[in-house]
Amino acid sequence: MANPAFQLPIIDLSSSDRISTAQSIRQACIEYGFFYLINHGVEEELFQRVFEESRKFFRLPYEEKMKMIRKNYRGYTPLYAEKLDTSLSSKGDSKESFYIGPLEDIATVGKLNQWPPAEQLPLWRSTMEDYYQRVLNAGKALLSLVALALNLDEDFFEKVGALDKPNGLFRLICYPGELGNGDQQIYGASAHSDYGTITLLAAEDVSGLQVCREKSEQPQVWEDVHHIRGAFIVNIGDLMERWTNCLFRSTMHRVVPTGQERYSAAFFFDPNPDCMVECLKSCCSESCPPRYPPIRSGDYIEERFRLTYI
Ligand SMILES: O=C(O)CCC(=O)C(=O)O
Ligand SMILES: [Fe+2]
Repeated sequence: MANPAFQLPIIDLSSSDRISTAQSIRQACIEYGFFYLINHGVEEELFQRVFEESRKFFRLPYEEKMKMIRKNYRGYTPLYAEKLDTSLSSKGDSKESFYIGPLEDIATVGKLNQWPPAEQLPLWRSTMEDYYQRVLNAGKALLSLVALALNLDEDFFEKVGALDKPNGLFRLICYPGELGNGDQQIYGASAHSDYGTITLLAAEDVSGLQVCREKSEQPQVWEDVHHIRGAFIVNIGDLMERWTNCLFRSTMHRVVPTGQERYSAAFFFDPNPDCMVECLKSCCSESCPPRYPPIRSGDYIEERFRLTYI
């Protein structure tokens, strides 16, 4: 049973008291691995434009969308093509998505982005590029506070190379309303934790997102994450969990079908692929040794993606 009183902490990115904000982030990441982020610099009006353009794309005929089929993690992913919970035997998750990677044209990866033709959706690319850049800025500001929350220098993530050509992967998602197949095991997004550092999620006010704070507890307790207008829902990913030796939780979450169509936009703020992620000194000791060996960020994320696609 979902607990109606469940409420995630709220973090104000614009607060001038950085030390106390960092403290609140630390507590939120230890207890929940999830929090709301407000006053983050991305206007609500831009959220709305992103969802408007996203809706136009997903409503295009199937053949048109398939012309932009995902290549090298950029472009369109059709219904049931991804399964986030790799232990499920059912077909894939009931969602369509569209991935946009780094924008800089100096990076070879940037060149792989696909865009709907301007004649078809004239405002699409500029809207998504604008959003991408702004979320990247919010994510960088947030990461400096996360560093403070871990008693590190604010520019720690820059110094370890995580933000060299930062690897933001932006995914527009459309969950269909009616499934019409009565299959109990079909989720919009099946249970998973995110792969990277932090995720900044924007969603329309349609329920469905749930978190499970104690993944090993049985039966699992799933709690509904409510919508707060204009706020990002931020969560810690697995690479951050590895960095912090599980001090910060990469919490399991999912999207359950509610019969209502749902649009969301998830921005996975991941380290540069060459960044080595290894247990922070402040998060291990003789009695609490590192639980994971160091790993190259790109290798870790690549492998997780490989397992996700059917
Ligand atoms: O759409 C949502 O609310 C969550 C999406 C999600 O968890 C993901 O894509 O990793
Ligand atoms: Fe997720």
